Amino acid sequence: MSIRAPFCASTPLHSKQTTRNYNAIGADNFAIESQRVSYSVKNEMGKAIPIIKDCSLKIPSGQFWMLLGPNGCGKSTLLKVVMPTVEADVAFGLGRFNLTSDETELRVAKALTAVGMYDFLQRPVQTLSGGQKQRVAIAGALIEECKVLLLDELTTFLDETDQIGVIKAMKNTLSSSEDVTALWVTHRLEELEYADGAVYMEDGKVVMHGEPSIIMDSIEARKASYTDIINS
Ligand SMILES: Nc1ncnc2c1ncn2[C@@H]1O[C@H](COP(=O)(O)OP(=O)(O)OP(=O)(O)O)[C@@H](O)[C@H]1O
Repeated sequence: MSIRAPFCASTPLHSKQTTRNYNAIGADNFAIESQRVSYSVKNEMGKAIPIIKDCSLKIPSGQFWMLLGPNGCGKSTLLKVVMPTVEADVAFGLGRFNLTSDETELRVAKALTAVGMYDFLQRPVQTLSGGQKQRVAIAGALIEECKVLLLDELTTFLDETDQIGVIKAMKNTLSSSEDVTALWVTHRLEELEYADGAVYMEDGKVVMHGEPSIIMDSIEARKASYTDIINS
């Protein structure tokens, strides 16, 4: 199953019956396509239990379709298998550039390597942790070769490991591409140690601008009011 993106191939369906049905739709541009998708889970004895069995469908672009069926027939599971892989998700933004698939593949690999997510190329995005998803989001921004990244609270809901993983991925990205600049909005003071510089605002004004360590010291000195400000 695939969401339309540069990596999704469109090939004819195998079933005559379904082919007739699709022709009746009269569409030639599909946003979602699955071809003979099967999915099994293993039970505690290690035996494969089939859940999705040879499902083919096509959803025309720009239309509102519904997926129906009795409880437990596999709707939600099929939808999860629809979810784009990391590769397709990152490549999505390249659709408008008219690149060859080799160029697309190269750019995806470069962006995912920069954020330490290349090994997750074929994983559905929804199976990733919060931090991994954020790293994939950064790769998605990088792949368009943006020179300026404006990143708003990317680590807010992450646990400490994911938080540090995302920041390190960002640092790594910036050090491997000299002309990319990032402005990272955060309320987590501990992230300042990874910054080259910082800007501190209060009440709509820039109060301090410069060395992270100096800004950190100054914020620490008035920590109580800072905590009040960010909690208000
Ligand atoms: N990880 C899993 N392990 C074992 N069985 C699973 C797993 N995921 C789904 N199933 C089983 O697969 C079948 C399909 O589940 P799914 O949730 O996709 O159905 P559904 O059509 O969305 O159901 P409903 O309409 O009740 O939401 C169910 O019998 C469910 O118990």
